[in-house]
Amino acid sequence: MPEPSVSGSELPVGYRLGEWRVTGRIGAGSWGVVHSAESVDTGIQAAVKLLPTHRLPPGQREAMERLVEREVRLSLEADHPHVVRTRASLVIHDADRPELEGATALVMDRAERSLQDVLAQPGQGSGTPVAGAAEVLEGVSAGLAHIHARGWVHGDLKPANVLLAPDGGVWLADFGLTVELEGTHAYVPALGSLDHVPPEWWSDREGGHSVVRATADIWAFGVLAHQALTGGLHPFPGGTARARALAAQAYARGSAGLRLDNGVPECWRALISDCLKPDHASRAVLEAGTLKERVAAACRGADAPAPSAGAGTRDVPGAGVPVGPEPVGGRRASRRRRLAVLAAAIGVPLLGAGAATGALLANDGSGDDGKSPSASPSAPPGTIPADSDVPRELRPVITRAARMCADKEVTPALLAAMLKAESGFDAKAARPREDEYGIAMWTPSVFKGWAVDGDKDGDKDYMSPPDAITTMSSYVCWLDQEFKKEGLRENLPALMAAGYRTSSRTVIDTRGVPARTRDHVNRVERYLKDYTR
Ligand SMILES: Nc1ncnc2c1ncn2[C@@H]1O[C@H](COP(=O)(O)OP(=O)(O)OP(=O)(O)O)[C@@H](O)[C@H]1O
Repeated sequence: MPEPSVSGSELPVGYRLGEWRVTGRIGAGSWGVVHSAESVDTGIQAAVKLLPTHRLPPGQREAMERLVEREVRLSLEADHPHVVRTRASLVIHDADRPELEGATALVMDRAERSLQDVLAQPGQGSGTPVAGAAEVLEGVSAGLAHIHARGWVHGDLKPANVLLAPDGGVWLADFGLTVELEGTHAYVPALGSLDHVPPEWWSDREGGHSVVRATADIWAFGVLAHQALTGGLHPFPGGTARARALAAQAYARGSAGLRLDNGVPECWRALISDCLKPDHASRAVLEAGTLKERVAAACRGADAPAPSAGAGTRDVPGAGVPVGPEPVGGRRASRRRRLAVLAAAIGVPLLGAGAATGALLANDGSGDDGKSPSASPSAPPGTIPADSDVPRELRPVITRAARMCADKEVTPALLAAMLKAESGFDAKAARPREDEYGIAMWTPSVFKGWAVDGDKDGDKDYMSPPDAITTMSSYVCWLDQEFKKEGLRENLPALMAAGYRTSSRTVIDTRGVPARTRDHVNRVERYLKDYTR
């Protein structure tokens, strides 16, 4: 798949920006294109990142300009040996090139490559640390400690944003999503790569915005360290970023344990486990300053393979059902998603195939504000049809809840069909004899074990449709995974509907829909058919 072209964001070779002369193109990110350049005065090698605010229509420009302004300001202020140095920020005014008028160019020190480039080399991913992994991680943790001490959160820490200089320097880069904390957290339009967001990100999102805390960077460091020390293996299993994100969520819920790859050297294991503590609160005890000290003290030079290195994983004490690491897919996929994330956040039109999927993840995938009808020929599979009987005010809630599950079988249409069969969408439904209440017919004691605060009011209430529906999605998502683990792959929606009425065990033991739920499941299947016309 070709790299997305960002027309109007390219600078031709030879183009002059003050003393800087463009010498080539390095690559494209979410914001535009990064070029190589050199100073005509000193010969210093630089990288020029063009931030294309000028190409946007006025309605979108303001939001983009705010993000650009923040990236420029934080880049210029972040003066540290392990944060890429920004030498200048220039706004282009060039009568000969009206297409560039008003664009911002960031002139940075030029790196040789990124950690992602190293991980993408042939032969990586076999569980062996990349050369110099300990030094790279030391640099990253020092850069992180610096920006946290200034009250910022990077928000997009990943191998692509760790730059490696020709002289062995390690620089944190890409401040596009960096935020300044207000109190203990901040809101940004969306967080970075799915492979590096902490599990709580999925439940912390509000209205398309993400809650970002410093502990998100600590989690991302844990993932990144595991990757660097194993040549790219992600600490959670799954062939796609969605699947790995789901595995991390299962771990955070306690239904799966943490298994680091055997290749991770001994002195790193406890530290990575601490970075990957399942929730914000337990991760918060590890501050970036302490992380930096622990990295420097315990692990210097320890990037040789662990004595037990090889295929496989080891449980981390205190963990539940183990899950193991997986090689991570190509960087193209993550860049594609990030493009979509930012574009969705500020309404920039997307380029090329695959963008729709990314946008879906970025904005909770609701694609439905309750006003505009949802299904269209281009709507994702499982979208609730515009002319269905699903109450309009519930559609965004149902859609958001379904999109929190990374498994494709859990769709808005399925949740809607299940809700219709359970309660007929009646928020006050009650069957006291069965001890079942609310729109999703939760049994209060069962609800307690799974409860999600869907409406973010600080309370988890089975009578609140957003709480009940979001919790239903989370539970159904887990059922889906359990059934797949047991080799049940036929007609998963029916099995989920049956499991929701009985239990995962009953369905697994029956290896299908139990007879006593047959009528109910038939109803769900009928409604689902209606909603997936
Ligand atoms: N200072 C630099 N020196 C050398 N290469 C750089 C520099 N900054 C960025 N790059 C490279 O330029 C390319 C684009 O970088 P950019 O930060 O814009 O996007 P990205 O991080 O790859 O993707 P995204 O922004 O979507 O996360 C990448 O290949 C990156 O490694």
